[in-house]
Amino acid sequence: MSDAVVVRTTDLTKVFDETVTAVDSLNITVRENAIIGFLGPNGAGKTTTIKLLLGLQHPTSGSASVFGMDIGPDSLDIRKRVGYLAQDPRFYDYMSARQTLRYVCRFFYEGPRDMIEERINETLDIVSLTEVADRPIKGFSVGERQRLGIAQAYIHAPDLLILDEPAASLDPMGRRDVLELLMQLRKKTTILYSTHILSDVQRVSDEVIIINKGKLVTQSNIDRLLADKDSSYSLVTRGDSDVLHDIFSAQAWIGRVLHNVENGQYHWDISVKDIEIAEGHLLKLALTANGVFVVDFGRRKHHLEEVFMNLVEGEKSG
Ligand SMILES: Nc1ncnc2c1ncn2[C@@H]1O[C@H](COP(=O)(O)OP(=O)(O)OP(=O)(O)O)[C@@H](O)[C@H]1O
Repeated sequence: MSDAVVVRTTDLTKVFDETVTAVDSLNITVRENAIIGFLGPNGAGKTTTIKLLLGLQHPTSGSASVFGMDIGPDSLDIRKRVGYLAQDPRFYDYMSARQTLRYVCRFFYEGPRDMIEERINETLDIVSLTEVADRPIKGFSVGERQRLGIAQAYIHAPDLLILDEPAASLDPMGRRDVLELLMQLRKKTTILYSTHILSDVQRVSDEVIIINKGKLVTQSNIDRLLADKDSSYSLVTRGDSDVLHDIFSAQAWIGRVLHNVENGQYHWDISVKDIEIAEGHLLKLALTANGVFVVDFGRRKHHLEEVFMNLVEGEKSG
């Protein structure tokens, strides 16, 4: 990722019908060569934000720039440098994938005309549609349609790809193909994509932007977001384990101690305030307690899903 800013929004706001605030004073930044997961619950304002960036809708107030150009007056120039996959891409079903890409090239491809067929072949190859390139789209699987959608967004070699739910409604294999494709494309372009599938985001993105009710909840590097939360341990014991509760609670470096008992095994969730002390002492405390047998011990790995839920739920109650 470089420091060059590709997208910047400043207090971007969109109100529909004077009553629905879909995007509310949003400030986000997308840097060059980043791959960013754009997250939020249903109705959070992701699609509206994307449409504002593309000039397909107009802000009620605030502003945004893409490649330093204003989304209002410069939207046509912005579109030349951006590839966009809509949430529900539509195609002419009687056309083949190759004909569809030729058709899109008429609008967006600005390179030499004699290079068009080469560019189409190259793009079909990237999205693994070469073999079905000349069949009508109406026979395409959902995964093939989605990859064609990405191909039509990418055909003019855009500097920024904006994909609205590229992996929605795909089976695990289709999702894997799309994720692999994104990883490949990110070497050549910046990618902002919205999704509900948090495990995918954790696998392929460097950053996340989370919004809720049109407002920014957080924009953060994923590792940092997860590391901040990564201070709890899981421990499984059997034997006279009740005693551990008092032992753990007596330590100043231990915070919350939770446990439940299943089939005679105690499953502990212990959050710690000082990881260094915990690394040296926590397991020892359990091992040296009378009548307690340790079955399993480890640092709890946090998943984006959990962090996302906490952040969005926190907003609700806050
Ligand atoms: N054209 C419109 N007219 C009125 N309200 C709209 C319009 N477009 C969106 N909204 C409202 O704005 C809010 C944000 O919608 P948006 O589609 O941007 O959310 P989203 O995060 O993309 O949701 P999802 O994940 O369900 O696709 C919703 O309350 C929606 O009903």
